[in-house]
Amino acid sequence: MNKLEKARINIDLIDQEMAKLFEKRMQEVNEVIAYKMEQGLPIFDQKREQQVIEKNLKYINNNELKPYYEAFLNALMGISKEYQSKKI
Ligand SMILES: C=C(O[C@@H]1C=C(C(=O)O)C=C[C@H]1O)C(=O)O
Repeated sequence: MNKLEKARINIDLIDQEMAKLFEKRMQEVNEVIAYKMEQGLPIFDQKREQQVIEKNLKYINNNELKPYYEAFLNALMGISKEYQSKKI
């Protein structure tokens, strides 16, 4: 097996774990939107989004990757808000 094949096998395994985590996160987003609907709260919470970014960037050791991880989190939260907006 060459380097490319090995790396792709590892990427597939990582993507598999991330798919499970994505589903788990969205299940919690479901709880959030149910609460927000009950309480009449808006979907977008800028302060919370800032906290999510600050908190999670601390887990990234490689500085080069930080802006990419921030973009990833922003995309993830964008998807979460799109999903929530379909429930209202
Ligand atoms: C899930 C929420 O709704 C929105 C999406 C967020 C997320 O996906 O982490 C964070 C803040 C909100 O803009 C929330 O308020 O916690």
